[in-house]
Amino acid sequence: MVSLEQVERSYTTGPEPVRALRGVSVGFERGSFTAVMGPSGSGKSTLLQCAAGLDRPDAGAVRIDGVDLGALDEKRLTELRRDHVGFVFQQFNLLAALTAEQNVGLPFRLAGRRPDRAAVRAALEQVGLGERLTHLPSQLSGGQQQRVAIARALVTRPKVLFADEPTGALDSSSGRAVLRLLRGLVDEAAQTTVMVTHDPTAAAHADRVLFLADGRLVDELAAPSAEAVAARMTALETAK
Ligand SMILES: Nc1ncnc2c1ncn2[C@@H]1O[C@H](COP(=O)(O)OP(=O)(O)OP(=O)(O)O)[C@@H](O)[C@H]1O
Repeated sequence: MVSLEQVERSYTTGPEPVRALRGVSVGFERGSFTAVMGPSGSGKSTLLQCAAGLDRPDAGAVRIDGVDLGALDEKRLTELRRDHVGFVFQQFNLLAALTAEQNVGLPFRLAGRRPDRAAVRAALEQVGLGERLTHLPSQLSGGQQQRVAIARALVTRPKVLFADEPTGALDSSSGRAVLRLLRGLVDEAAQTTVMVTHDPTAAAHADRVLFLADGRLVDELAAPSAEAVAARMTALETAK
């Protein structure tokens, strides 16, 4: 569903360019759940941003469902992101003045359309918040706010859902609920999902874990257990 081919991305803010991604090639199959791990600064967020079309690589290609993002102008790329990509952030990024229902309806408004109420309600029901339609973010727990953010990411039925540390701001029990929700979306709706995380327990919910170090993919683990993930991470951290 998503593929990266020899993706390179450097940042030149300081005197020396930082090579955040150095030739990353990887595919994410339809209906798969992948976790991305690696030491701080290894390029995880950059990988997610490039794969989601939020950032453009300096070299290499990103394809979503066969469409080469590099061949799209800004307008088409924005439309593709809006219609086919879901993104969830660590800090939820909900609008404080809008109810859960209005937040989930935003992708329609951004597209200049009237929100599809049935789709909005179905998305909130899918994340277990069918009873919280008129609550403001401040009236919801952190875990519930993240679930609203997931409903907003899902309401357009995206081809792929990207999540950058979706449990990073949550306590462990609401974090587990969010992970069970993501796992359920993959199992029941074949929602292709890619998640960056620092937490081996979170990564163990995925089908596969990719390990990045210094902008390169250095390892991967299928059917990961939290213990195996933690052991690989310790090896990577000490190899630095
Ligand atoms: N917008 C930017 N401008 C300049 N440098 C950047 C930018 N974004 C990322 N970098 C640099 O690129 C490298 C990779 O960053 P990235 O955020 O992808 O790593 P990460 O693995 O997600 O890190 P963390 O786990 O700490 O969030 C880092 O050295 C970072 O400082």
